[in-house]
Amino acid sequence: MSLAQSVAVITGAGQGLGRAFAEILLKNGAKVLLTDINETVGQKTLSELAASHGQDKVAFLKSDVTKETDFQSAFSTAKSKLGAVNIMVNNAGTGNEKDAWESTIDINVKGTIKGTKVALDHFRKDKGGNGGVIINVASIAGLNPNPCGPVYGASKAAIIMFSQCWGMNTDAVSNGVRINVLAPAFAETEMVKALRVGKEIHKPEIATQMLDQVGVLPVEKVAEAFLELVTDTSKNNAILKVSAHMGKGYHSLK
Ligand SMILES: NC(=O)C1=CN([C@@H]2O[C@H](COP(=O)(O)OP(=O)(O)OC[C@H]3O[C@@H](n4cnc5c(N)ncnc54)[C@H](O)[C@@H]3O)[C@@H](O)[C@H]2O)C=CC1
Ligand SMILES: CCCCCC(=O)/C=C/[C@H]1[C@H](O)CC(=O)[C@@H]1CCCCCCC(=O)O
Repeated sequence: MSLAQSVAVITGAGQGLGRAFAEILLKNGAKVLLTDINETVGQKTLSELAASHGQDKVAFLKSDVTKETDFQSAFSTAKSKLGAVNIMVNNAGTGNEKDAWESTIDINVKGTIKGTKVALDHFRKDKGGNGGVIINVASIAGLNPNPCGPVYGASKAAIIMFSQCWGMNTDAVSNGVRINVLAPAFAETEMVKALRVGKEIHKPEIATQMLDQVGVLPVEKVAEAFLELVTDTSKNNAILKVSAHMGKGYHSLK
C-alpha cells in the first residue's frame, strides 16, 4: 500500500511511540494529524515535524481519547486540513495500577474502543467511506501475564481480543477495513522511565529485572514493525509482537 494519498490520525502522538509512528508515516509520504491530551508536547512535536516534513503534511489537535466527540472532531479536522483519513492509530495509553487504576481502563480499553468505533464508521464502504486500516497498540503484557501490572495487562488483553473480534467481522472486512494489533515489549519512552521509578506499579523490582532481561527497544524499531502492519495489505486481524530480545514475530490466539 502506497502512503502517498494517505492521511492518519494518531492518538497520544505528542511523544514516545505515537510520535515515532507519526515520523515513519511522514517519511513514507503520508499526512498525519497528531492528537494528544497534552497540548505542550503536542505543539512541540508539531513544530518539529512540520519543520522537517512540511507545514501542509502535519497538524495537531488537542484531544482526549476518553471523549468520543473528540474522535469525531479529529476526523473532521484531519479531513479539512489534510484530506480524508484512511489510517487510525489507537496508541494513547497509560500504566497506572494504584489510585488512578481506572484511568488505565478508561484510556487503554475504552479509548481504543471509541477510536475503533469512530474509524469504522468513517472507513466502511457501506457507510460511504473508502476503506482504511486501524492499528490498535496493545503490549506483550496483554499476552504474557506479569505480577507488576494486572490492570495494565488486562487492558491490553482486552484491546487484543476486541481487535481480533472486529478483524474477523465481515461488516468490517467486506467493507475495506483492516484491523491489526501491535504488541511491543519495552521501548524507550516516558512510560518505561516511569516504570524504572516504579511508583505506579506492583513489584517494581520484578519490572526492573524484566527490563534487564528483555532489553529496551529504540522507538524507531517499534515504528518499523508498525509500518509493516499499515502497508502490507495482506495483513488483517494480525498481532505483531516486537521486542529487543526476540525481534519481530506474528502471534496467533488460535
Ligand atoms: N513504552 C513501552 O515500553 C510500551 C508501550 N506500549 C504502549 O504504547 C502506547 C504508547 O506508549 P508510550 O509512548 O510508551 O507512552 P508515553 O507515556 O510516552 O506517551 C503516551 C502519550 O499518550 C498521551 N495520553 C495519555 N492520556 C491520554 C488521553 N486521555 N487522551 C489522549 N492522549 C493521552 C500522553 O499525553 C502521551 O503523550 C501505549 O498504549 C502503551 O501502553 C506497549 C508496549 C510497550
Ligand atoms: C515483557 C513485558 C513488556 C511490557 C511492556 C509494557 O507495555 C510495559 C508496561 C508497563 C506499564 O507501564 C504498567 C505495567 O504494569 C507494565 C509493566 C509490565 C512489565 C512487567 C513484566 C514482569 C514479568 O513479566 O514478570
